[in-house]
Amino acid sequence: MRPDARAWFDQHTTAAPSLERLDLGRLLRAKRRGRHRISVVLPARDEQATVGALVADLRARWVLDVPLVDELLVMDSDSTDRTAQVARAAGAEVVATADVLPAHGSRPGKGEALWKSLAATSGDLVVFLDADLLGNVGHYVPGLLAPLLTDPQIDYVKGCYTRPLEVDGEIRPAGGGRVTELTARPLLNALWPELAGFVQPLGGEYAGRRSVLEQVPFVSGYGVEIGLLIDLLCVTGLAGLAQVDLGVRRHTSQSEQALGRMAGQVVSTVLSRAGAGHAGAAGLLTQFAHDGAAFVPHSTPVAVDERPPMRTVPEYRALRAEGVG
Ligand SMILES: O=c1ccn([C@@H]2O[C@H](COP(=O)(O)OP(=O)(O)O)[C@@H](O)[C@H]2O)c(=O)[nH]1
Ligand SMILES: O=C(O)[C@@H](COP(=O)(O)O)O[C@H]1O[C@H](CO)[C@@H](O)[C@H](O)[C@H]1O
Repeated sequence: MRPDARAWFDQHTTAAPSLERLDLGRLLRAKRRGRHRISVVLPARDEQATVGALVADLRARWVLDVPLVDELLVMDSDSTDRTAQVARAAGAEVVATADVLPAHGSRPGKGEALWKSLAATSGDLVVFLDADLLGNVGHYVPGLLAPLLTDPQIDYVKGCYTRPLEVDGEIRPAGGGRVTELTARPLLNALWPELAGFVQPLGGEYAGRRSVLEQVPFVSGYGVEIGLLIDLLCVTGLAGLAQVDLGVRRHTSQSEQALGRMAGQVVSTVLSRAGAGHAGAAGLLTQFAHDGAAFVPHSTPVAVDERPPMRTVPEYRALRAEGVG
């Protein structure tokens, strides 16, 4: 690792305390002292199986029992199942991505849901969690918030964790984060070696100050995490970035074919940030299935589609001026 990346890793990586060891008083005092309002956002597409328990646990712990979180929002990202109903019944505010900033239309993708969540929330600190998390994740929210509440120099915090992988019903202790290990990490080490200290650059659990999140574009699909990391590096420098060890992260995984398409979006995003987008590139990823007799090609768009920094959106500025968004 390059010396600057190693120094960052050593100085900007902390471990989230367990719930038993958490100094809640310190966090709540820091929240009051900083007059912070805290929003938690869960982007969710077809997560009816997991979103209810996750929302119920987050709400019980961090809204009702301990007033750390002021706003708990599920962004319903074109779900075709009962995600919205399940999340609402569990106590979350639920907003359909398509209903936010309607004049700007609606695009598919996780990044679109995250971008629109900035206009649907009002916290000066925003925490993002995937809606397919499994297991005990109660410590994630205070763990991600602690650096933002206690260190004014830190503007953006990524969670890091080990990532078990379920294969044919068997849970292996490692192996998750396949796009991270096979695509994002090699690309970042090659093109942005100063970011090599991030253990989980694609992880879906992170938190940031609205003041920086509204300054950067949001890639509309799965390129959103790597796009935010690269773009926020330019805004805050390594000194403004941190990572928190959250222990273990389990989630519902996708197929290799689906992750191949995700990797295609990550590669397109990295190339766009490296100024290497080839004019001739069709922006398509062609994969192959075999029908028993022959290979069958199937192409999917992976070109970068992104939204501009939210602070450039007039409706957003009006919402913020009214103290609404
Ligand atoms: O178009 C999309 C795709 C994904 N997601 C959400 O983004 C998170 C991460 O997506 P996914 O689980 O598909 O990625 P993985 O974690 O498997 O890499 C989950 O909460 C999804 O419901 C979303 O809101 N809109
Ligand atoms: O980290 C990864 O390699 C991918 C896939 O993880 P798995 O191989 O399914 O455990 O998961 C992440 O990547 C997505 C794209 O950035 C994020 O949106 C997801 O939140 C994150 O889980």
